[in-house]
Amino acid sequence: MIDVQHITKRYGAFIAIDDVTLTIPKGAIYGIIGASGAGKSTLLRMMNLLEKPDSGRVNVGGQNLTALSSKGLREARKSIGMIFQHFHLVANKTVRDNVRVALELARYPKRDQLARVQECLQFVGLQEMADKYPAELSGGQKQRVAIARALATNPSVLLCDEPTSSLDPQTTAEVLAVLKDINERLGITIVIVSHEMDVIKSICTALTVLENGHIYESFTHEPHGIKTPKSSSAYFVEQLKGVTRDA
Ligand SMILES: Nc1ncnc2c1ncn2[C@@H]1O[C@H](COP(=O)(O)OP(=O)(O)OP(=O)(O)O)[C@@H](O)[C@H]1O
Repeated sequence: MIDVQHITKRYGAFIAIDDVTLTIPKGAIYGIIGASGAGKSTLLRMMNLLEKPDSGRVNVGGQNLTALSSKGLREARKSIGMIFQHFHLVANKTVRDNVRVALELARYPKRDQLARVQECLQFVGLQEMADKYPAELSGGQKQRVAIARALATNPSVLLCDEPTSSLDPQTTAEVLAVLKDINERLGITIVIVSHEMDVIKSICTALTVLENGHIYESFTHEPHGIKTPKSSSAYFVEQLKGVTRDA
């Protein structure tokens, strides 16, 4: 599905990604983990050519992105969605219009846009929020809008750059459940960059540990499942004071 061959990325004299070759199978939930500065985001951003490699090839769905014209790349990107740690929503647009932007950019037929927006919002459980603005939403809801926007053009791949790093444990579990659902029900291949071990452990079916721009190790993985953390006040008191009260 995603086949990265001998890619290298330099920033001046600094080599951020050094001759990395990696294959991500169709249907995977693939994790990329490693220390800060290891090159995780750079590697992910080269999978849709947001960052252009200095050398090497990037194939997604059998298409060599590195050989495409800018028009060809625009077309190919319709099948590669992306979400970010800080959501990147447009503050002065409603939830509905934030999702619709993706359809406008993809020149989706105007008459079908509203129905498609509604479908995507429904998928992430936010159909009632269409008229709200981003400032009126919780972090988890914002990320679900971003997911709906990424789904709008029917991608086959979803790239996720630290998708839960701004969220509390409870909301992280909700967003991970949405990603798992997308993978299972829509068959979308998911790549997740995260420094959170529990996130990678919970849903990833394979992963790469990156170190200083190199692959330290890649291996398949049995997902542990998403654990919904306890969030009752009694639990917080118990944890912090070591006192057990009725939950
Ligand atoms: N645009 C840029 N210009 C110069 N250096 C950059 C640029 N983008 C990334 N780097 C450098 O490349 C290296 C890899 O960065 P990257 O963001 O990919 O790491 P990361 O593993 O995602 O780290 P983090 O977990 O802290 O986000 C870092 O040393 C970073 O400073």
